[in-house]
Amino acid sequence: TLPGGSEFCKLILQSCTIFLIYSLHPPRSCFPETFVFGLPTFLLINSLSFSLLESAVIVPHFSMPFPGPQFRKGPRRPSVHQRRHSKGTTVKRFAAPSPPVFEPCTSSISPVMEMNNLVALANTASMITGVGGNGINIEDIKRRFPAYDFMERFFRRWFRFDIKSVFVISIFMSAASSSLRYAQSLTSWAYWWVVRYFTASISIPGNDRLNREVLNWVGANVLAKRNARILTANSEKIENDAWAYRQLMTTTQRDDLHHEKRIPISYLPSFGLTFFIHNRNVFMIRRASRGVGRPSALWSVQTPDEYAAAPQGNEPLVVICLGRSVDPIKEFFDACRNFADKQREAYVTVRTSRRGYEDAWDATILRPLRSLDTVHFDEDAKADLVADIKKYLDPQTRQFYNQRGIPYRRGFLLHGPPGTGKTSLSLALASMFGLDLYLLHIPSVRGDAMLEKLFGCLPPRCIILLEDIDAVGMERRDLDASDDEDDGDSSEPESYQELRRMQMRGYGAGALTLSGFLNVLDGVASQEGRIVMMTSNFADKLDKALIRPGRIDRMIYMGPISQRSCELMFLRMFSGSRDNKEGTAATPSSTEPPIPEENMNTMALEFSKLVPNEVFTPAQMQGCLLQYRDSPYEALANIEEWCRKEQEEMARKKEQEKRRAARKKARIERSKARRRQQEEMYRQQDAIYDRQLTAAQGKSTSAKQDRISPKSKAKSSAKAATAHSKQPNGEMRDKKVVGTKEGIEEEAEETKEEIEEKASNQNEDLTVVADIPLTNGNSTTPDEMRVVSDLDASAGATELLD
Ligand SMILES: Nc1ncnc2c1ncn2[C@@H]1O[C@H](COP(=O)(O)OP(=O)(O)OP(=O)(O)O)[C@@H](O)[C@H]1O
Repeated sequence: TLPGGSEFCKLILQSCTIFLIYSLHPPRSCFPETFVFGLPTFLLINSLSFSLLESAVIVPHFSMPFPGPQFRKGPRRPSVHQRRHSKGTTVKRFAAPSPPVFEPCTSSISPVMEMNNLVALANTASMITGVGGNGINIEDIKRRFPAYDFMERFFRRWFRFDIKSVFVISIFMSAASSSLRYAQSLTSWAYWWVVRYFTASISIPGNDRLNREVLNWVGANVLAKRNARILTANSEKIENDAWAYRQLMTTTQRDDLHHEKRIPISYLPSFGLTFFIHNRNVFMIRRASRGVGRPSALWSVQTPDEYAAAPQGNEPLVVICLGRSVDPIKEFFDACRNFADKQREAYVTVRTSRRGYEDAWDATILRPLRSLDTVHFDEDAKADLVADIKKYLDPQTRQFYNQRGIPYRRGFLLHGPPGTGKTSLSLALASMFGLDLYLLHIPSVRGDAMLEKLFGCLPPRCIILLEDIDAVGMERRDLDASDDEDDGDSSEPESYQELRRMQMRGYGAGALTLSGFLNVLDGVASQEGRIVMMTSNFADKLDKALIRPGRIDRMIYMGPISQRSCELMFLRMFSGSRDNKEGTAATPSSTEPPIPEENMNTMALEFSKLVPNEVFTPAQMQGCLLQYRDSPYEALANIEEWCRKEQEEMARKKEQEKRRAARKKARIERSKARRRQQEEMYRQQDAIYDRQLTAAQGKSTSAKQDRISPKSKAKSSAKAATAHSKQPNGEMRDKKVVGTKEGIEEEAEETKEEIEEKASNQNEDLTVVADIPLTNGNSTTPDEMRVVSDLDASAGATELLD
């Protein structure tokens, strides 16, 4: 029981103050320290509360259970006088005091006893927890602080405050907080003891695919059903498989109007523990953070991670199961994988290396399955390829390879012009054989080490698609080319030249060497069992070492579209879905009535006959059909016109490319001629100097010195001029070092041509009206200025020598 409202308030205030003092100090600070620092604060608040509450009693009145029966003075026995008086006898003036009677009591005990109990309790607690050594009592304090009595009297008199209460409460609070900590560590120890001896656990690294599959399972089967309160949401880019799968699920479930505009939000488990029951086993999944929560300075409590940050998707997982066997966890993993496979049934998983995480396959794209029928190329080649892969994937084939010591690998090269279906074929094969497709764009690989790591992470059965392998060893080829400029193949297509230019600027596969690439393909450390599909637009440029059997076992040419393929593509584009009634074909979005299948076949045949055989790429043809996708009649009516225009455009581009190639060839020729001329000039000059030197040999040493010095100077400046005009790609730049006038005129001519070409590219009627004033020496462009200064240098040198 508490004696009164004011006392209760005071008690609360006092407790709060002491708690505050404890919070501001280290948890295990010793009692005197807390006392010294906390006393002024305590006194201030206490006197404030005192004056506010106008109370004289400071000692708190705790109601504490007292061990054993307690007694207090009972009601007095009636005195003799009272007894007599009640009986009508004489009344005595002074009654003898009667002995006190003690009765069992349940009410509160006296403040002194209360205080003693508190001190005893605090001492016990401090002895257990080690705070305050062997316990502190008031007598101890009196002994340690000689001024204690004085202080006590002082405070009692002037502040009407019992200093003992501070000691007692301080000891109590100190003991209480330490006991709490002790209990906390005891609980955590007990928890980990139980975890260690009564549970089994398996941890999964953050970048492992299983990690995502488990999360995905939990997201779909536990969190969705349970109304979980702590989740992680994502509506941005697809971080990993788990997000991808969840998005897949939510996408199919959503039917709102914003479906196309907004990426659905995905919900997954957050950090911390998630409990669930699977196959009558209790599971806990812990998604560990990487130490995002920071301990708070004031309360020394760690902010739970789920309130401090969101998972990035690469946090490790620990799956814990109640029991002493890991078998249930293994079964659970199987269930997660089956679930993931089921979700992926209608999709093929394409994995690419993630930006910033170059050594791991992380970005996952789920593409709808692509049927092999939708990739049109030579039917026999297609059948052969399918049979080949089927045979390779047969488990007996592996055995056959192993028994005979043949590395179990298979490599295919798909080559041909761009847009002929090389990537599409790889996707269709992955769909057909239920394999994941690992896609790597070779020009963006930064080096052998990265390629090695990526290959090392491949699963045993998959298709790896290496795109544009002609970029491999580009550096070597470039060096060769610069050594011998005759090799500068002016007829190579522009895209290849662009690739080379990129190489020069330091992009892409600069550090990816041919030997590194070959090593990854069939070195000792290379993975076995996977199918390597490589694509190239320039198979003839590939190194012989790369295309030898064992590395590339089969080369498949994907060329321009044949008439038969055109027919099939037409049918694919305009025939209805498989759900339609047999015998009819529907146009996808037109209002036209469905076209009977026979008519459609006839139209397809007609269409294909109007398309020239093997002229256009399948991508071009697909573009044409998409243009008229609402009506097969329109497609048929316009195909001739489309073919004519497309051929004209192709011829124009070809012509342009030819012109550009011829120009480049001429430029190289000119550059060579100039270099030869220059060399000849230097040779003649050297001969003159030598003659002059020989003639001057008889003269004095100083005169000789004077002659040699200008020669060496001239030589070095001439060399500097040559070096300056040499460009980083190893070609001599077309500077007008000799024959200035002709050179400048040539350049003007080229500039004119380029402008005209650009104008014709843009289909603009631009006419070059201004003649560039280049024939006089006062050139205007910075380039020309540099030419002039180069000329000045060599001219100055010659003058000096003369
Ligand atoms: N043989 C084909 N059959 C059906 N469609 C094709 C074929 N070739 C290309 N396409 C279509 O053209 C587009 C481009 O195809 P894809 O990317 O596979 O060509 P690619 O040869 O890999 O091109 P690149 O060499 O530029 O990478 C795709 O939309 C694809 O559907």
